[in-house]
Amino acid sequence: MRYISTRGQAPALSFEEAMLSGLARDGGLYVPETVPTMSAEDIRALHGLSYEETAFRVMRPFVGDSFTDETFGDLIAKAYAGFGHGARAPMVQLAPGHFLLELFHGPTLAFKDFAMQLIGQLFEEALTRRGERVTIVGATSGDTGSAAIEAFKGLDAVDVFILYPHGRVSEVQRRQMTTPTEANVHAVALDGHFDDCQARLKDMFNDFAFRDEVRLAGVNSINWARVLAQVVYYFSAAVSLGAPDRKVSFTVPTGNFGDVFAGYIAKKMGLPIDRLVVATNQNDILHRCLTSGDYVTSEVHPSVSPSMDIQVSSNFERVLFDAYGRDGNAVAQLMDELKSGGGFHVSQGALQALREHFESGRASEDETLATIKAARASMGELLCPHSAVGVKVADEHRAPDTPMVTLATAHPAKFPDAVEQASGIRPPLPERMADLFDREERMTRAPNDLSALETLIRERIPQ
Ligand SMILES: Cc1ncc(COP(=O)(O)O)c(C=O)c1O
Ligand SMILES: N[C@@H](CCOP(=O)(O)O)C(=O)O
Repeated sequence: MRYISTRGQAPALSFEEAMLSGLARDGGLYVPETVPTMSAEDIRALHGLSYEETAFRVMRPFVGDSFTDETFGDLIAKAYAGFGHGARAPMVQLAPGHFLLELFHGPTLAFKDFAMQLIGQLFEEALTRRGERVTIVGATSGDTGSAAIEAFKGLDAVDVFILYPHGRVSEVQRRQMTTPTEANVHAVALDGHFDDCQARLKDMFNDFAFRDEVRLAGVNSINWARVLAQVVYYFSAAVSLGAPDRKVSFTVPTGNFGDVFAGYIAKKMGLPIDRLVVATNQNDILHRCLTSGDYVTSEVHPSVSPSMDIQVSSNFERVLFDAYGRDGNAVAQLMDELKSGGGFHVSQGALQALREHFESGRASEDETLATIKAARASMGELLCPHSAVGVKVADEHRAPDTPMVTLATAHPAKFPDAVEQASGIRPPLPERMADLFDREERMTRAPNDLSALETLIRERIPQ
């Protein structure tokens, strides 16, 4: 199994090499050369399996010879052992034909734990075997950062630096990143928004001298391993609703396009997904692009669903690669236009290819809050604002005979202010985090400046 870059100019890598590299050296993102498929019989055989067994069968073909079966199975078991629900990703029924896939039972209460807990295990195993050490730098709008810190804190072979936008994450998210005491954890509050954090991270990857000097690694969803781990819950959900003998649709609250891209991979593998609905908040560049073909960035407007306050949606590049017939030059040209001019136009053929798989919708701030209120009143379900964006858009895209699954991407207690504003209820943190507000915070303020960030990282890592 080999991985190739979406810009066509970087060498193909194994799963382990692609995982440890993060971004390709031509600036592109790694994708599998070919996507392995599962037959209807393979999918039927998932019925009744545990989440861990399903994860093994779905992911195994992508891993190649990077890990033995036994090691890979053990690492999956360790990754999910700390989840607060036996099913790992349970589903509840919101309304006839509409289900909520709860992805917030991991240690940091967001869907990011599904991938991050696993790649923490995979990194540790691979780095120990290779006798190597890496510097992980991550960009976060709140959830990736806390999940990465939880997964990598205290590991010998890793330093982890998380860039988050100062003043633009919820207090719970910030405290999850700033209160761990392990010396290898560095929370960095950047003066800017999430797109600035992500842009500086990509700049570091493209500064080869720095990249090689600190042995830079990335755990954002630019890392293929992140996407792969998220493919699994599409299978577990669809199988429990009758796949492969029944089609299922999914609505995915979307920012960086990683989670919904995982659904697209599940579909390419053979899972009978009817529709994949991209749900955005008021920062709706993806909805506008799928509607008009114009991908044009504008100012980021802070919202009640801050983790999706994103304009430069990194994984969109992966789906454009397919939509343009896997033409790396065409993708590189679009990305150059994005960098120099703030946008690009998707060709008619590529747009048609995208629309074969994706529908889209947006939720305004008022609609998001109204959905939280209505879900609580009618179903007793307390939604986080991101999940509420999904539920609102899903309701507009449901078809009578196909079950719709909306991904509930975070626990409402991560966003207590918005949830209380909408529903009058302030959701408490789970017991194990009850003292989060008493713990001491530790973070570094930094300007939105590449060389200042590189200096900060150099000074902090062991020489
Ligand atoms: C709670 C929550 N929901 C949804 C999203 C969107 O996921 P993605 O970036 O994979 O589209 C994010 C982060 O981006 C998130 O933290
Ligand atoms: N919402 C994310 C943004 C980064 O997304 P990623 O999936 O690419 O890591 C966050 O919470 O940080």
